[in-house]
Amino acid sequence: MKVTIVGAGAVGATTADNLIRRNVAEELVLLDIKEGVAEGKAQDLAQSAALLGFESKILGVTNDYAATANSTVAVITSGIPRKPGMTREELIGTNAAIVKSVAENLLKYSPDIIFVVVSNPMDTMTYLALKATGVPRNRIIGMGGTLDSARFKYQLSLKLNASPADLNALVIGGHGDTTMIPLIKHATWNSVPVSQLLTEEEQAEIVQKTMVGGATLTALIGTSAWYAPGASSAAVVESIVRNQNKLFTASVYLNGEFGESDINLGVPVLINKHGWEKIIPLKLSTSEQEAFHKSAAAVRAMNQVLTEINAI
Ligand SMILES: NC(=O)c1ccc[n+]([C@@H]2O[C@H](COP(=O)([O-])OP(=O)(O)OC[C@H]3O[C@@H](n4cnc5c(N)ncnc54)[C@H](O)[C@@H]3O)[C@@H](O)[C@H]2O)c1
Ligand SMILES: O=C(O)C[C@H](O)C(=O)O
Repeated sequence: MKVTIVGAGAVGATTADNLIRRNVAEELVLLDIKEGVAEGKAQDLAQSAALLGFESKILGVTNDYAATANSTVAVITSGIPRKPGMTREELIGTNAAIVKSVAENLLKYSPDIIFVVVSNPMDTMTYLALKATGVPRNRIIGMGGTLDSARFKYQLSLKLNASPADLNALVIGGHGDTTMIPLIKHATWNSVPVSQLLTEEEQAEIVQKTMVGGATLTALIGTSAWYAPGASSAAVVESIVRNQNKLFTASVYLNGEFGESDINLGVPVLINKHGWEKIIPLKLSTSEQEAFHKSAAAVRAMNQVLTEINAI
């Protein structure tokens, strides 16, 4: 199978690195708008084959969409990242035009393609990709909740001194500093509810640190993160390519599910060769449902900006 990554920057290249190490794609195409960048990163990655023992064929191209033809999946990581002190939402003015043209170009050469949208503000960029391409909703997956849930498990693991792999924890809602909803009352340590092991103060601290996980790293690094984002994007792609039926939180178009419509927002979904196949129902408490509607209102306000800037 062929996988394309558009945007051979930090997240795109790290996604590629994760995919080739696990031989997920027979063919991997890296595409970037900056002359030579994708070609160079593709060569650099390919030169690790002798050491890592993978067979994926890697091609780097500058803006040549014909090279992406017949891809099964495309990961969209093109666009600018935020700088310290910024929100993801501030990126919309630059990234909307990029994501729209990238999604349209990819569809021309791969009519059955499944999109994994990473560029920020991710929920709005996923909604834009859906509106711009008109493909069935199951073929557009926004990657954010997978990463946020991994960060949630990281914070829980520190407090519980647990292996992150033993933790089950989901973040739903928007992929924003104030819109994400780490579901701490549903989180378990190998089936033991973490709420039985942590004080209310400890739980609140974990939730807060999870929500600002991206901003914390941006402040430390000077630009946004790429290792866990790359690993998360690759995990979603792998579940599609290998038809793994993994359950991830992803930003998908809601048609009444969780009480919301005409919006892309993070909910638990089953991911396989169809893209996201179904939304997994989850009974939310009154306060969790309220938080979900509040998150939806904030994301909807960002989606409205797309109309104001004539992106849709
Ligand atoms: N959803 C998430 O969980 C998540 C996680 C991390 C980063 N992000 C977002 O992903 C995006 C990329 O982050 P990064 O750190 O890799 O940035 P980066 O600057 O390292 O890479 C972005 C790449 O996109 C390329 N690009 C720009 N316009 C393009 C176009 N029209 N066509 C093709 N390529 C184009 C640039 O040349 C650059 O190489 C940012 O918007 C960031 O906010 C999202
Ligand atoms: O924080 C960011 O701006 C990038 C990304 O959305 C992240 O969560 O790491």
